[in-house]
Amino acid sequence: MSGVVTTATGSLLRASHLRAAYSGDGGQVVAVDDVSIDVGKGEVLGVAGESGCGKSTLGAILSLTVRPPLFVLGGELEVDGNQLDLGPDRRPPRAWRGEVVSLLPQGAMNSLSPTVRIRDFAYDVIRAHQPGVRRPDAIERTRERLEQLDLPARVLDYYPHQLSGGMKQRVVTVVSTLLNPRLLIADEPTSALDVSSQRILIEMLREMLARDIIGGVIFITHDLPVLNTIADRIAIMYAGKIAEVGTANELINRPRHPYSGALLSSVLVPEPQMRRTRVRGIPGAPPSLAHPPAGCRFHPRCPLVMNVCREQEPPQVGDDRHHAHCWWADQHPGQPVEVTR
Ligand SMILES: Nc1ncnc2c1ncn2[C@@H]1O[C@H](COP(=O)(O)OP(=O)(O)OP(=O)(O)O)[C@@H](O)[C@H]1O
Repeated sequence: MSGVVTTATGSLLRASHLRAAYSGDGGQVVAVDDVSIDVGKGEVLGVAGESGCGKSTLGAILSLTVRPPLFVLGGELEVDGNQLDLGPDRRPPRAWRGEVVSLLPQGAMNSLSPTVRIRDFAYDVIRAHQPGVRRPDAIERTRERLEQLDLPARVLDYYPHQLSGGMKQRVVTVVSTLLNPRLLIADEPTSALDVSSQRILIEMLREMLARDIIGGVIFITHDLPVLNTIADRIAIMYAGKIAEVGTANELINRPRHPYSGALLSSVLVPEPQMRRTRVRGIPGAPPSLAHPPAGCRFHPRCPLVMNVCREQEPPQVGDDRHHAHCWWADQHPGQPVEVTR
């Protein structure tokens, strides 16, 4: 792969200082601003946050699918030991897409062409990466993969409308990972599914990790209860930045950032019955990313706001395993914020 330096590393993904902006008549909107995240081998990192906080933009950067009007301003990626500098003038190596990183975009199952059978869809996907592949070989590979994951091979003969929503999403996921990408970025893969189909898809992703079909997953969603069932670690985004990252258990039970606390208060009800009930909203609305507030971007909505929050960017508090970008956390070492459940 041209332009790629290989190093030994224990982690699957290290993404550092990612920045990307949409450019338009009104100027630049920086939708992902100095975001750094890690994913371990075999791990599922959940990315959550309110609509418009930059989750899909982060997914586009990580999957190397950025297209105008979105532009990457800077950052570095290291996936499975392969390093890549990102930036406005850098073209990512073609071989990365599909093989190193693969995106399961939002609404993927509904973008299947109604007149193309699943076997031809799979052939097209493989052929896009391996132009010399023979059609029967591509179809056979897909058949083997479906059977490996206990899905019926007869779906190869079906048109999309002949599949249920849950089966369509599973098939699209299988086809998106036929090249065994090291990192799968799944953008809201369960949001259109009923609870039972969500569970089956999550089990299938776990099976794909166990068989090393994929090396790790970034699971983007606005739905924290879903993350509680699949994520090993969770990153909470707010207004283009990471507010907090921690193990799923710590983040849900001992959040350190007031925004994580507010998000958990707004969508979760206590164990043992996690329900998708919205019990309390977060007052106010996220800021316009064209004109984000000074200091901490959450300060206008924060119940624990202090003067320093209005003026200075918050420091990163904590360690690699669990940290928050927050002045309150800085001044209250080790203390979780309150969650009203
Ligand atoms: N095509 C676009 N042109 C200009 N700005 C955009 C465009 N798409 C997104 N944005 C801006 O980027 C921000 C982040 O959008 P993004 O889609 O990444 O958020 P998200 O967290 O994935 O939201 P959702 O949960 O609704 O999908 C938005 O707040 C919006 O201001």
